[in-house]
Amino acid sequence: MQKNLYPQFGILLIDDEEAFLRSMSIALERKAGFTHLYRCQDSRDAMAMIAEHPIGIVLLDMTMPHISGDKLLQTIVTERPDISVIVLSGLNQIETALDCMRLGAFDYFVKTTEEQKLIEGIKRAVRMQEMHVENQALRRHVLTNTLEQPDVFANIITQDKRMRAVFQYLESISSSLQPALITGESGVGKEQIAQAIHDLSKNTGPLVSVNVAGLDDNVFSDTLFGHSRGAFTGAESARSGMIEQANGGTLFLDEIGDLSPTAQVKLLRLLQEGEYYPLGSDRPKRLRARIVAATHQNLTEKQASGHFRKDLYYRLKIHHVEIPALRHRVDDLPLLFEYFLTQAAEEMGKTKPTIPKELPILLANYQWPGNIRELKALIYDAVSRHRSKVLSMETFRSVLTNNGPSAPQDPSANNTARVFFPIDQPLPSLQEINDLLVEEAMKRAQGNQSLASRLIGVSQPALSKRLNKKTS
Ligand SMILES: Nc1ncnc2c1ncn2[C@@H]1O[C@H](COP(=O)(O)OP(=O)(O)OP(=O)(O)O)[C@@H](O)[C@H]1O
Repeated sequence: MQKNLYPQFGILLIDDEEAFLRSMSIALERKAGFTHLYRCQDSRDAMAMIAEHPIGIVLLDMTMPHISGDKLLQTIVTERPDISVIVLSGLNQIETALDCMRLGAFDYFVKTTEEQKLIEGIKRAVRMQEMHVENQALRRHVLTNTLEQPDVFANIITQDKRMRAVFQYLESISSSLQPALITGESGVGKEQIAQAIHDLSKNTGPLVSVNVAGLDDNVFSDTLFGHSRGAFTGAESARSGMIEQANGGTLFLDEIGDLSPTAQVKLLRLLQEGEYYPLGSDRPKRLRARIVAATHQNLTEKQASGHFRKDLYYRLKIHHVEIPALRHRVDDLPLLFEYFLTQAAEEMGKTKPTIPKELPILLANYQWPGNIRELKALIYDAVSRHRSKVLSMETFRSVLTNNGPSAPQDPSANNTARVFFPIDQPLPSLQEINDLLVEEAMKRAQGNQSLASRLIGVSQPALSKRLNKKTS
C-alpha cells in the first residue's frame, strides 16, 4: 500500500548533524505520525529544497557551517512568509530566542528540551499551517463559487445554497487529518457526507464505519482497538480493531452522541495521544486513520448539561458541518422526489408514473421528521403499490396530512405558546386565530379546499363554511 503523506505540506529538517536529523525524523514519525518529511544537512541546499518541495514548516538548527541558522531564518521569512520556522538551538539563551522570534520565527526550542514538548510544539505549528491552508482554499472556493471535485457529490442531490457551502467547506478541509464532526437530524444524509469526506481525502485506505450507539465499554474497546491472543477468556487469536482496518483511510463513528462516559474517555485519549493499546497488549499502535464522527443529537446541549465531555466535543468539532433538515430546504423536494421516483421505478422494473398535481403542495407542507430517508421510503412504498399511469396518492395522504407524526421540536422554540403569542402582546380572539389559520392553509394549498382542510384537520364542508362566513 502506498504510504499516505501527512501533513499535506512537507516538514523540512535543516541540521548539519546527520544523527540528529535521523533521530528527529524517527521521533516525528513514531510519536506524531508525521510522514511528510525532508532532511537537509547542508545549509547551502536549503532554499533550493524549499523551492522544489511543498514545504510548510522548517525545523532549523542555529549553529551550522556555511550559512548560519539566523541568516537562513531571515531569508526564509523574507522570501517565503507562508512557511512557519521553528528554531532548534543548542543555546539556552533568552536573548537568542527573542532575536529569533523578532525575526519572525514561529517558535524556539533548545535542543535539550524534552522530546514530547518539542513534538507538541511542532504539532501546534502543523495545526496553524493547516488552518492557513484551509483558509486559503475556502477563500478560493467562495470567490470562484466552484467545486474542485464535483463528482464526489454526484449522489447527493441538492440545489440548496447551504449544502453547496458545506461541499465547498469539505473540499477545503479535505487534506486535513484532524477529526470532522457531522451533525443534523436523523435521515438528512450524514453518512453520505462522511463518504464524501473520505472520497475527497484521496487516502488510499478504506472507509470503515462503526455505529457506536449501544456498544458497552468493553465491546467498544474491542471493536475499535482489537485484542491480542489470550486478552480475555475466549480470545483464542489476536484480532485487529476497526482503527487498524481503517489504516490510511477514514474511521467513521456514527451516533457518537450516544457514547458512554467511559468510552468517551477512551476516544479522547486516542485523539489526544494519536495511539492506542489493543486489549491485553502493552505495545501501543499508532492511529493512522482520519476520524469522522456523526450524530443526530444536539452535542452543544449535551456537553452543556454534562452528558458529553467538553474536551472531546471540542476535539471532534475541529471541523464541523451541520446538515440542514429537509423542511429547511424545500427547494430540494422536487429534485429529490424526481430522483427517487426514477430510481424506484427502475429498480422495480415499472414505468415511471406521473405525479398527481396536488402532491407537491402536500410535500412542501409536511415537516419531514425522518428527513430524506422518510421521503425515499414513502416514494418506494408508493411505487411498489402503484398500478395505473398516475402515482397513487394513497401512501402519501395517510402520512402527509394530519395523521403524520409531527416534526421534532426546534430547541429554540420549545415554548411554542411564547412563539405564537409574545408575552408583551395582547392575545388575539379565537375568531381572529380561526381566520388567520384558514387564510394560511388556503395559501399553502394554493386555493385547493380539499388540501387546505387536511392541513388544518377539519372536514372540507367545515372549511367551506368558515370561508363563506369570512366573505359574508
Ligand atoms: N441529498 C441526498 N440525495 C440523495 N439521497 C440522499 C440524500 N440525502 C440522504 N439520502 C439518502 O437518504 C438515506 C438516509 O441517509 P443517511 O443514512 O446518510 O442519513 P443519516 O443522516 O446518516 O441518518 P442517521 O442519523 O439515522 O444515521 C440514504 O438512503 C441516503 O442515500
